[in-house]
Amino acid sequence: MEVVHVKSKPPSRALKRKHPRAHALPVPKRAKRAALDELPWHSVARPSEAGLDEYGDVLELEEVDGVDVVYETQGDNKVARFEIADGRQKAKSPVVADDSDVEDSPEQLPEPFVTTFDTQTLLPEWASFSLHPQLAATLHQQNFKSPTAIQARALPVASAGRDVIGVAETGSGKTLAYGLPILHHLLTTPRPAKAKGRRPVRALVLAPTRELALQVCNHLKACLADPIKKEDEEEETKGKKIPVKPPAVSVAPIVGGMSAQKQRRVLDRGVDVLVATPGRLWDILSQDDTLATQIKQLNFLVLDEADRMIQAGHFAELDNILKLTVRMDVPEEDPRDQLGDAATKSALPKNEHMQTFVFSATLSKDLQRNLKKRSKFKKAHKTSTLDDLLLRLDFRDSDPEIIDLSPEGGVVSTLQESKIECLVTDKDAYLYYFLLRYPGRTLVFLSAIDGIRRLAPLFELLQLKSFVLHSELQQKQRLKTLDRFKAESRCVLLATDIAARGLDVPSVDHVIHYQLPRSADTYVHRNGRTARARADGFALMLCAPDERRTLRALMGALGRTESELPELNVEHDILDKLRERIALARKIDGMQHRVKKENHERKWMKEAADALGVDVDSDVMSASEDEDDEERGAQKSRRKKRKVQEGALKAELKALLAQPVMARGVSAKYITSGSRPIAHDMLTGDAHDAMLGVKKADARSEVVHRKKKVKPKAEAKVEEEWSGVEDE
Ligand SMILES: Nc1ncnc2c1ncn2[C@@H]1O[C@H](COP(=O)(O)OP(=O)(O)OP(=O)(O)O)[C@@H](O)[C@H]1O
Repeated sequence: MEVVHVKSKPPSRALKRKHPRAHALPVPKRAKRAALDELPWHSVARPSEAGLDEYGDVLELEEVDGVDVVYETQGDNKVARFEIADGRQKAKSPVVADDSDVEDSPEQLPEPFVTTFDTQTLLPEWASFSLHPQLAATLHQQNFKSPTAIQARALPVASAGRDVIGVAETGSGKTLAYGLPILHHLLTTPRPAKAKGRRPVRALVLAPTRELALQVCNHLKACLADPIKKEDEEEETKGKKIPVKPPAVSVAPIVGGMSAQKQRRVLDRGVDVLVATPGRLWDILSQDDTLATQIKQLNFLVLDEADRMIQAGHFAELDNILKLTVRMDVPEEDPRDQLGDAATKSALPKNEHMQTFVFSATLSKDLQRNLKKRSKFKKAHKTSTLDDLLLRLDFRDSDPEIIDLSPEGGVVSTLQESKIECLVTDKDAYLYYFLLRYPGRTLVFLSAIDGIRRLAPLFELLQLKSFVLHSELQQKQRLKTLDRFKAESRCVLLATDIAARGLDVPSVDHVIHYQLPRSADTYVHRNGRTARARADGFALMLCAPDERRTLRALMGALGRTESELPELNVEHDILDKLRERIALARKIDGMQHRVKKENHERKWMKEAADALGVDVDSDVMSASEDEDDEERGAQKSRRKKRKVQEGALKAELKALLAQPVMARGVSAKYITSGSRPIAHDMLTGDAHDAMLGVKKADARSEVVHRKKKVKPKAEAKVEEEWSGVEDE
């Protein structure tokens, strides 16, 4: 793991709190330097996974009010230098152009990295779209030989200035379907004049989750990068190494969980394309009237995964942001009133030229039709459903183009779906079986964080490489987890539905629904993490008897029947052997959990007692100094016994894990005989590493289409209660 060294302060509440006079007092220069030197500086190492922004700044570095951060490269390290801000002068990154207050003349664009490119010869299938050479060159560099279907349909319409509602399967390249026309326009049109010394934001992309926003941001940045130079390459200027020049169009994320001050500083430098989650954007907008004014003058507004945005609990923020983009009068509840600046309410020229793009893999046909009916706008003003929200969009186009390429039944053609019907208590065993049988990069969706917390230690004991992703993790941890998952070709990610939308992890081999999703849309989006960009993928549902009704409803909502879902073939004798391992792992986990809980309770009790200055009863406070020797001795020996037991169980599990599981009829001694001779497979390399007697296989080829049973009429009534896999 590459490590970036930065100078930083230890976290301190006192330092982070804004001093009311931080900017007001003139501080002599020498005193400033002395004050800085006296701060308790120390070096910290941070993983580079979360990335540096386009100026080479560390994205999430916590900042202190009144202290500016200036970045320098020293050898292989990036070092952050801190300077006390004097209130008059803004901190400037060494590579950022001067932000002088030129108000009236349109700004010249910085030169793009690529100004000529032979698209006709090198990318003939993109030639008809006449993209800016910078974009064509980076498409070529990324080996995107031809546009995907949604790109081919959306590009000409969007480039002609029309509004677009795009619906296409997961992983079909929707980001570039709206991204390329926006970037092309920005690369070919002069920037409008600066307002209040700041470059105007020209495009706003709203996304429901932080990870998706960051991903979209990176995807767009990749199209603006220098296709020849490596990302981290630096140039030598006046003996000082500085990062390469910034791209012609700047793209920046505004998302929660990262330093808001840093994001405000990026906005101050000027951003062309903002990719934001509604919550953080609205936080910033509420204090930044210049930005609010800019949002009203946007060239492009994009809602990516619009249908998810209201589910994410940001309805109010999204609604307020959208209100800033409408031309129509919104007499009641004008969000600008909350911004409290008369300037923002002043009569700006109505923005007639904004293009609106709405993209998702799941927008119902009804909704698409309704989106066109602008007359409903006012009626829908007070309710809060997705339909109403989208109907509040002020399409400048009287007839937005609807491009619906969503597949029949919500299934991507390269995806193989399947199910296993099993008891709830057996799900762990089936999951473990699948992970061993079909190694690869697997994403397991669970409906609650508790389930993830239960499975993760179990998998650790079973020596499965696994990571977890859920909303209670810090943002840095979430990004780190995703990077690790991307880096490992054989691993498991246990995740809640925060990972269901938009995440583009290349080559996810399998998606497993440990619990069934709550809606058909979530099913489609979860599945969409595999089978992306025309690659093959596999999805498996673990369906318990009490989930059958949900399954039926789910399939019904997709216009399909449950019987269309094939079952995954399972070697039951191997499964039985794996149950043994699971039982052992659960036992060890239970013991470890009990010890941890006891220790935690004891510690808590001691701390609480110390804080109150009281003594705790010896039978409550085991192992305390107050206990008599006899009791303490008994406690000690009980703990020792438990440790020995745990050690023995661990050794037993370790021995089991060291052996491959053997299918029935396999003899490890006589590998050329028995009902399953394995010698041939071993010689050809087809033998499974962890399961003796079965061949390596792709899960896609192991599904079984069962014929629908025709039940006699009299039995049909009792069909409702299904009693598990044993009865099948
Ligand atoms: N023309 C292309 N040729 C090949 N790959 C492409 C092309 N366009 C985009 N991709 C790649 O396809 C993958 C999926 O793209 P993207 O994330 O935009 O899909 P999406 O339709 O937005 O998916 P979702 O609905 O899940 O959000 C990305 O890795 C992207 O780099």
